[in-house]
Amino acid sequence: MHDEQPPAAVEVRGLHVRFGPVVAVDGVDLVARAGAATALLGRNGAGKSTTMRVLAGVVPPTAGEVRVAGRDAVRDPLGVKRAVGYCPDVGGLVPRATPWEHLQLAARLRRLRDWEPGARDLLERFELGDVAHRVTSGFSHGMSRRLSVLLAAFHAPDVLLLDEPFDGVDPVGVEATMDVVADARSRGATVLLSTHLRELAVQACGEAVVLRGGSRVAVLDAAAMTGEEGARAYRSLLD
Ligand SMILES: Nc1ncnc2c1ncn2[C@@H]1O[C@H](COP(=O)(O)OP(=O)(O)OP(=O)(O)O)[C@@H](O)[C@H]1O
Repeated sequence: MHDEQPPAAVEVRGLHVRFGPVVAVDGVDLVARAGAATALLGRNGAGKSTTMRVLAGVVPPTAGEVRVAGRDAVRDPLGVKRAVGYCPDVGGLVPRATPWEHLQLAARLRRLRDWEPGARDLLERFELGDVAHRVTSGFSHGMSRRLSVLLAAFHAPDVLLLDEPFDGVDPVGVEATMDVVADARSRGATVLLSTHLRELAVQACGEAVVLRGGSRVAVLDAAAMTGEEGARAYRSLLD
């Protein structure tokens, strides 16, 4: 039979992650296809960031199968790191470097050519053009978040991983992030986005995976989470 669905860029089966005695992820399955955006939702400590770190190739799975952009996260974590654009939930910026220096470094590491016009455009879209040559140590939380999203998207990765991209971000930053998600989808990339903000998740993503205590408790169409009824349905999944 002919498979009409776009290829799966992210395939996770039976993912477990332990940190000593702590079970952070306890048997998560996840499939995300080319051109799709999926929200990861759940309460504090549900396992969202740990799942994202595994998908980014920065935390190894304790057990399970994880393929990202055709690479195996256990056997080829470096290949996974190269294929994704990852905005971590915290950190990731060099305090003594400017946004432009971050972009220069990323371009050099990834051997990008003619990257400057695209970089300038992104800086303008995220309203970071005026501070492009200021060190990031003085940045506000929201400015740092905006720069982290911008850097994740900069090299047009096959898989874009945004962990809490809206946290503390103003409406301009939210809009720029929505644009980056839409652009990624339209060029056939896959987006995973973790957030506590249900309404923004619904706006950005077609589907939501709800985690609780390290396990997947639901996969929902974003449409099923809209309005008051959607809010109630979502809330009932959290506890
Ligand atoms: N490096 C670590 N060492 C020990 N425990 C960890 C580590 N990282 C995560 N955990 C634990 O794993 C569990 C899941 O954490 P995780 O950060 O993945 O949750 P989250 O859903 O992203 O939460 P939040 O919404 O608060 O960001 C928590 O109990 C957390 O304390």
